[in-house]
Amino acid sequence: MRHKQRQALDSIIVTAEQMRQIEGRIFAAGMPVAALMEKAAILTAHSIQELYPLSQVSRVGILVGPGHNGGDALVIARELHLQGYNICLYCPFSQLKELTQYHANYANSLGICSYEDIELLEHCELIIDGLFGFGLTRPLTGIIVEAITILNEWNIPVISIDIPSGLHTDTGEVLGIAIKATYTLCLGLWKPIFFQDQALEYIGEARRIDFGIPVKDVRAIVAKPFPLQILTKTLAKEFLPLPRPLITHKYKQGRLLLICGSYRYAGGAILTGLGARASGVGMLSMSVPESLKPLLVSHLPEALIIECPETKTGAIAGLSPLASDFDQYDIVACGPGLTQEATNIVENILSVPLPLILDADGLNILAQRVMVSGLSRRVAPTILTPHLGEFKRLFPHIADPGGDRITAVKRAAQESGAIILLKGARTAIADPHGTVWLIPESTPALARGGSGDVLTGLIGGLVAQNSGTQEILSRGVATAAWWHAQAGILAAQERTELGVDAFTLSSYLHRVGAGF
Ligand SMILES: NC(=O)C1=CN([C@@H]2O[C@H](COP(=O)(O)OP(=O)(O)OC[C@H]3O[C@@H](n4cnc5c(N)ncnc54)[C@H](OP(=O)(O)O)[C@@H]3O)[C@@H](O)[C@H]2O)[C@@H](O)CC1
Ligand SMILES: Nc1ncnc2c1ncn2[C@@H]1O[C@H](COP(=O)(O)OP(=O)(O)O)[C@@H](O)[C@H]1O
Ligand SMILES: [K+]
Repeated sequence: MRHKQRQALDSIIVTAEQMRQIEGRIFAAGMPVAALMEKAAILTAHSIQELYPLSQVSRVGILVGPGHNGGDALVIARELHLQGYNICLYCPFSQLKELTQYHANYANSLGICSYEDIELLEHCELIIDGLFGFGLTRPLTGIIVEAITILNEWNIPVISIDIPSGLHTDTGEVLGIAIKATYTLCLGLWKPIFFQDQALEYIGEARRIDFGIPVKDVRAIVAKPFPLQILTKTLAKEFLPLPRPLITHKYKQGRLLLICGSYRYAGGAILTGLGARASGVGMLSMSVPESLKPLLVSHLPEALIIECPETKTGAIAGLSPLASDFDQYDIVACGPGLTQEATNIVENILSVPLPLILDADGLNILAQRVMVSGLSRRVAPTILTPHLGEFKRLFPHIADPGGDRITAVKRAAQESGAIILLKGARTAIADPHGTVWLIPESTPALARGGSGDVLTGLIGGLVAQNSGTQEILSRGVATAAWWHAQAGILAAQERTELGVDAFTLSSYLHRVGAGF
């Protein structure tokens, strides 16, 4: 039981302020500050030794900051020195926090050399970055900027303690300059920075060091439902509709209507259909321009392809009666490949009393007609799946969604009343009640035309099988995004990052499911 509770900490993200409050509770309960630092730093030292054993690396440079991140660095310096590593410190600060100063004194007494000139670390084989952790709030200046500039030019592996120095823990913003790490060993609990796209190239590979923060202290500060959550494999598995009930039938396994495609973007419709197919949805119906029907039937023989009247240029001109019988569906997804000509389709679909996913041209039309503010009047939930460009068009007043993406997506969901999935290297999904789900890993192999279409179909098919409250829906959307990313990772492992075209991606989706 206790093990399961600890495992749950894997999916929680805390801000710098929450981390400080959690730490405060632990200290108030009697844990000495020095003892907590010792626990965290010793485990970090063990991880460093696993990554870079003494047999491979001996000269290690350690950067020591003025606060407790610097304190951790000094404990690590002491431990590695005692294990036989050849340690030298870079410590340019004259004023250190008291505990950090004690550790500096002790390191000095052990004969560990310390410099104020970064150039003297140039011959090290490994650098450990303990300049700043979550205590950094104002931009770096002066010699620290110069030192980090030099360091970032060297080709020496860097391990950052807690976070790469120079980044803001919550937003991932670069405060002046930041260290580019090879690995970042996150102390205790995940922080938002690990899920902000703008920080990823500084973080390198991220690992969490669990040094025994009591679950009750986390729960006391971060109440359920957790405002920021990681969609882990365990949570994804819980949501997938597996195993199926023995006596189910196709109409019970989700009924999805896709409205997509045009003469120009016929492929978008196929890819959306293939994403939906992979979800296992019971009944897939697709409304497409009539001239596309033979093509769609040849790719998706199991789907009910509903031909719709089309414009001269091959966009859907109106929904046929069959596609308009909305009692037959649990959810509608609309947008991929429609073109901007399908304006009336998107306007009309908004009044349908079913959960609705809007993507691609569905979003562009919504933005053009300034209809986002009307979404809160819909009787059923709405799910918007923009990439950054679409997000900016939909929510032009939300400041720099390319910066602090987590705050941006949260605000968009609260303002619009819709579930918003903001695509990116770390896709974020927010619901209007303030919960944000984050997808912990993905691959740049997915940065290719059409991979978003596959995602739209997958989301539609998955949530059609398990729709319910907005909380359940947003978890379903997040599970689909996780599944999509995992398929990309698996395909990239087997075919390289260049081998994951959207069609191939769709064929890897079932293999992720098979891994359960
Ligand atoms: N929570 C936990 O569970 C545990 C946390 N632990 C560790 O504690 C770390 C947090 O430590 P922290 O609070 O001392 O802050 P930290 O990141 O070292 O930096 C703040 C220092 O930098 C200074 N400073 C700020 N800006 C500056 C600037 N621009 N230029 C120059 N100086 C600047 C600032 O000075 P001041 O603002 O007071 O002038 C202050 O002295 C955390 O990341 C983790 O490693 C573990 O030991 C144990 C378990
Ligand atoms: N650098 C990246 N790392 C991980 N995933 C990415 C990256 N770039 C794009 N993606 C993913 O690829 C998909 C692209 O979707 P989108 O831009 O809508 O493409 P399209 O409209 O051409 O289908 C999204 O799921 C997004 O999260
Ligand atoms: K650091």
